[in-house]
Amino acid sequence: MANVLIVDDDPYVRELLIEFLTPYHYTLMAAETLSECLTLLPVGKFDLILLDINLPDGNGLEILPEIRQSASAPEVIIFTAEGSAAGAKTAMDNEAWDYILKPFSEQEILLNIKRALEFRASKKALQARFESIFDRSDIVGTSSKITTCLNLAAQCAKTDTNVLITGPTGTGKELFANTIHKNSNRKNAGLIVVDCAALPEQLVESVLFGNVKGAFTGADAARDGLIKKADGGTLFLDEIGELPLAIQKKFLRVLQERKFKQVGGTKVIASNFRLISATNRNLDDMAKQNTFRRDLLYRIKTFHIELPALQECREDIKPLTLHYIHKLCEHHGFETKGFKPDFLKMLESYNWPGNIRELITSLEKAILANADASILYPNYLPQHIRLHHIETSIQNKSENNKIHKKTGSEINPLSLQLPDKLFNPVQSLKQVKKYTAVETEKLYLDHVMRLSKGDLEKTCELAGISKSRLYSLLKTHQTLSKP
Ligand SMILES: Nc1ncnc2c1ncn2[C@@H]1O[C@H](COP(=O)(O)OP(=O)(O)OP(=O)(O)O)[C@@H](O)[C@H]1O
Repeated sequence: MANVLIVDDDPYVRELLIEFLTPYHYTLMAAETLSECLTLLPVGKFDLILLDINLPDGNGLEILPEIRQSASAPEVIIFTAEGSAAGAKTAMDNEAWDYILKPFSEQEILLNIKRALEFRASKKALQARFESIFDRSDIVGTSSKITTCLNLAAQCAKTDTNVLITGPTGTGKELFANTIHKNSNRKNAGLIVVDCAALPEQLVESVLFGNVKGAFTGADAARDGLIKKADGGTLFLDEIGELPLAIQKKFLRVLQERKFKQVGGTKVIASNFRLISATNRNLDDMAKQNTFRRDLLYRIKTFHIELPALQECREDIKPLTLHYIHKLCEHHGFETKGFKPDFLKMLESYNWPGNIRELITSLEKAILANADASILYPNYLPQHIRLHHIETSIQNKSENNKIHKKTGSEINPLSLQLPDKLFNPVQSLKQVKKYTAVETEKLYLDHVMRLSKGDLEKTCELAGISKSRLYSLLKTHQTLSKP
């Protein structure tokens, strides 16, 4: 059953679409504004969004990139009363399924919805096939950011183009390079890893290009360089930003021709390698400062994968923790250890400047802190992580106190202010009761959605209601606020 979100500020259009589409067994939700749509987007697992353009808080076309990059990346059908060629182009550029002018006939919209959903189903089937072929190896994580990077890596693997992988330290650049190589048709030849930061400046050239005997003092034998060793396979230049400018110029020529000469040599040597480069430096800035050649940057960046910092995909901390506890326990010869919920909470609230590498070393320290323990407690974690947790708790508490002082409200978030219209002139008890019930339900729902940060399953759990009941309440009130 497909999940469909209708985004229109006109209640008549929303109701009409809901009424018309109900017999087709879609799970329908509605939003009035862009911000409501964006609040529902990460939690609704939508297959399709019917999106109006002119909404009270902005233009629907502006959120198309965000919709496309969301975890469920739903199809979008735009419908608008005021069509324009520019709007239609923006919609198509952002891969919207169709651009329909109001008023539309029921048959027209139904046909479009059916086609968009059929297209989505076949796209999903293809994706599943691709995932079964692509070996993601040890790459853990299901966040939308990691999924986007994995999809890009899979596309790169099928081609022979140059790939640049960027991202802060410890985010998996080398792991991704390995995975691309393992999934490419060069996998049977080698992956030659060159750490450009570790190459002594006077030897960079001969290490990369090789040298003939006697080319320089100490060159007592001819040597093949790493570029030659990568023939038929993949050359991985890690920390490419550290390559000296003079070598960058020479390397650019190799990239263009896949041919070069050894240091001191005259013979032209060929090497058919695929290049993957990585860096945690900003090469565009370096190019502006003339410390990295712009022409080389263009060449190496045919495909660009930008890995996220761990704090940008916190939902991956749990699967990474489970994966590495198991792996590390096995490595140290322990039974896999469990952990207390506040152990994970502490990991999830830390900012991880060293990213996944720092998470792994922290887990290892926690595992070794008490070798006999079968359960990991927060106090096994390194001190700086515990301190960070205490500091943020104190900060949050004082901020909450400030808010309460400012609004003068007590802890109860459901204090309902009854409006004058109920008493002036005084309304019947039945009407006051009805008003109170509806508004309390609305406040309660809003509060629980905030508490659960928009997670619908958690909201159902806290409120003790089923998902379908929650959907119907959300539909009734349509008062979602950002979590
Ligand atoms: N998504 C991931 N899933 C599982 N393990 C990961 C993931 N990303 C990184 N790691 C692990 O984290 C560690 C650091 O990864 P890696 O060396 O690839 O990072 P890097 O970005 O190349 O770091 P640096 O810039 O410091 O060289 C490795 O042990 C790697 O296996």
